[in-house]
Amino acid sequence: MSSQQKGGEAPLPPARPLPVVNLGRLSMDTASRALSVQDIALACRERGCFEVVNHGISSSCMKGALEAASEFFKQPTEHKEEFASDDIRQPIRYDTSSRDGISMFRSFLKHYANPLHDWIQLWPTQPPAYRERMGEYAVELQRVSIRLMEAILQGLGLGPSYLQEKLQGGVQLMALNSYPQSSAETVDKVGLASHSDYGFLTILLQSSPGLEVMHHDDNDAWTPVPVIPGALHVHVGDHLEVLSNGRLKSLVHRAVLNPDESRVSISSIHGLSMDEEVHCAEGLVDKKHPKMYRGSSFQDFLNFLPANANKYKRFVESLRIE
Ligand SMILES: O=C(O)CCC(=O)C(=O)O
Ligand SMILES: [Fe+2]
Repeated sequence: MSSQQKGGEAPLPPARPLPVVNLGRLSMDTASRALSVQDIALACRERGCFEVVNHGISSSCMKGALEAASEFFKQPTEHKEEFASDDIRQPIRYDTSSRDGISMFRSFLKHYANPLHDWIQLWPTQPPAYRERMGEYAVELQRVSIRLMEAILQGLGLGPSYLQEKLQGGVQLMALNSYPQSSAETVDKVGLASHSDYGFLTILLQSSPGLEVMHHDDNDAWTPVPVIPGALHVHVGDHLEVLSNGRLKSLVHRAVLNPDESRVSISSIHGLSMDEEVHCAEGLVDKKHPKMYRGSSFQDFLNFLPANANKYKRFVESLRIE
């Protein structure tokens, strides 16, 4: 009997470290790829997220993107307000308020990124290296997202080329987020409230800790996501829950203020194109697994936001077939 148990109190379960996936193994021999696909499938199913290393994006590219984001936010307000809008349909948009119901202490710049040549001319020209650095990072992320999706679809038994072309031409929405360091008044405050992301996958890079995730089986407990040098954080979005007919669940997450420093994060949401509806994959619907969700597109998500964001924690909840 352990000393903890002698006192009569049940020992707390040890905190489970977040899964770390070595993406390099996906391009090795068939057996290594199969093991890697299995690791990714398990992480998505049981935790809704994982950290990915050996993804092929250089640390200078990642650092360059974080610096460009951070320099953008450090500019005088009038420069940032050039992009200010509360119209969620604007292709580039800066905002600071909690009009969206979840940004408590966050400023953000959101813009599209795939294909890059369609969007880059709308991006900021200040700081001067913004377009080059963020563009290089965006292209690399899109490539990583395709490799991850291939593995996830294979793990779901759908075959790696399922949806391939649609994914290549899909939406990539980047959100650059800036949060102040917490002060005596804002200690333990949430910068971005609990939500899930709409797309298939989100790939996230943070300058310092602040991201917290709620695993499906953790009964409302928050797990902080550590900053692993060189790693990217990946989580399941609402449309992957739909596509997988509920085999995977989108991950609820939030950002808390960091007590030691101000913080920047870059999230990149990957999905199908604006008007393309995502449905439960036919191969995953049968008598035992009836179709659980209605089809929906990114446009539907944009329509959902203003009216329903406070009613449902996750967009996907509004799609459930009762
Ligand atoms: O800042 C973070 O770590 C979270 C950002 C996020 O969840 C988002 O941009 O959707
Ligand atoms: Fe998010």
